[in-house]
Parts: sequence; structure tokens; C-alpha cells
Amino acid sequence: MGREFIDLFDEWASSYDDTVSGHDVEYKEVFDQYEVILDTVALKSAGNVLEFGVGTGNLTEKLRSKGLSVFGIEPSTEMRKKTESRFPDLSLFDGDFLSFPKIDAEINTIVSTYAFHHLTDEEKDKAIELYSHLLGQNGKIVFADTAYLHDEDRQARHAKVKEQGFLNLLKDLQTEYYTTLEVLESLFAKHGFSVSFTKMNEYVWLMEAVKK
Ligand SMILES: C[S@@+](CC[C@H](N)C(=O)[O-])C[C@H]1O[C@@H](n2cnc3c(N)ncnc32)[C@H](O)[C@@H]1O
Repeated sequence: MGREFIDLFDEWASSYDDTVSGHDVEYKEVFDQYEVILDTVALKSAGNVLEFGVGTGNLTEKLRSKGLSVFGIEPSTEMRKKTESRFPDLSLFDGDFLSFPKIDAEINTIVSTYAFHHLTDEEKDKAIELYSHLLGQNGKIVFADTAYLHDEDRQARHAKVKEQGFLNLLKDLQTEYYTTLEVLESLFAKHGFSVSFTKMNEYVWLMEAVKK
């Protein structure tokens, strides 16, 4: 579920790594500190890691270089091909945040970067509930994604992006399901997590949720 943007990612797969390294002026601020963001998520991960929306495998690489066991889930065929060619031995599955094969191992950390906004808030609620059953006590969810503080912050951001003339980014921000920290905080609390947020750049927040 939340697979309505997959065609876009099949098309984007071949140039995605150029975008994250700042070649697309509209997305430059979104991907500012990209490597640091991925490094931080990897640093906060431990044990067996379930990664959603692996894309071209950039976070996967950081997790594996820390010696962690990664189980990757990615719905886009073209993105999966990219990651498969980088890590032929990776356990990588076709799936999404809500529907994925049963993993035959205890999961200690669930991670994702730049992807959770593909779920509506209702779907985010279901996903966090699902993960609360997958993780044991002190198990963690570590996500990094664009989010707003609250609705006024969303309006101000859209106005700024419009003023900058970044119409592709504006359409993305208006059509995908970027949420607020207020909503995320209440969803994590509802499902028994204590959560903290750290601002990583103008757009992206790191969210670290620990199962109580
Ligand atoms: C912007 S890319 C991020 C890739 C990578 N995590 C990174 O940080 O560079 C978003 C990824 O999420 C995937 N995606 C889209 N919808 C998804 C869903 N419902 N569940 C899981 N992944 C999804 C896309 O196919 C794409 O690979």
C-alpha cells in the first residue's frame, strides 16, 4: 500500500544519485547533508535492521559497513535492480511499508530515509502499529524524512518554494503525504513508543522512536 508513486521511482532510478548529490537545484536543500543524514540513521541502528524504501541502496551501504544485517524492502523494480547490482547477496524483497514478506529473524531496528511520506497519515498509523508488534522492548524505529512542525509551517514552506519558482518541488510537497511532527508524535505515542525529533536540514527531520 502507498504504492501510488512507484512509476515515478522507476523513472527516477537512473538519475536518483545525481539528485541526492545536489545536481537538481530544486531539491538541493531537501538533500542538503544527505550523507550525514544517512550516517546518523546508521549510527542509531543496531542488530538486525529492516529497511523500507531502499532506493539505490545508499543507506543500505552505510548499515552494512557497520556490520549490521539488513533486510531491504523496495516496491520499485528499477530501484531494486540498482540495489541488487550493488549488493548481490543482500536480502532484498518486493514490498512496501505495509505489505512485505515475513522476515525469518528478530528485528531490532526499522529504518527508512526520504520515504515514509508516501503513506497517508492513516496508513502511517497502521504501519507504526504493525512495527510495534514486530519490535521487542527497546526496539527502535529510526526514520528521516521531510516533515513540518505544524500546519502553519507547511503553509509558510509552500509559499517560500512558490516564491523560489520551484514548481516541481511544490507539486511534490502538495501531492505526497508530508505530515507534521504533531501528527507523528501522537501516532508514535499511541503505539507505545517514546519519540524524539532532530532537525537535519531545512526539510528533513530525524525521528527516533523507542518501544517502551
Ligand atoms: C526518495 S527515495 C529514497 C531512497 C533511499 N532511502 C534514500 O534515502 O536515498 C524513496 C524510495 O521509497 C520507495 N517507496 C515509494 N513508496 C513506497 C512505499 N509505499 N513503501 C516503501 N517504499 C516506498 C521508492 O520506490 C523509493 O525507492
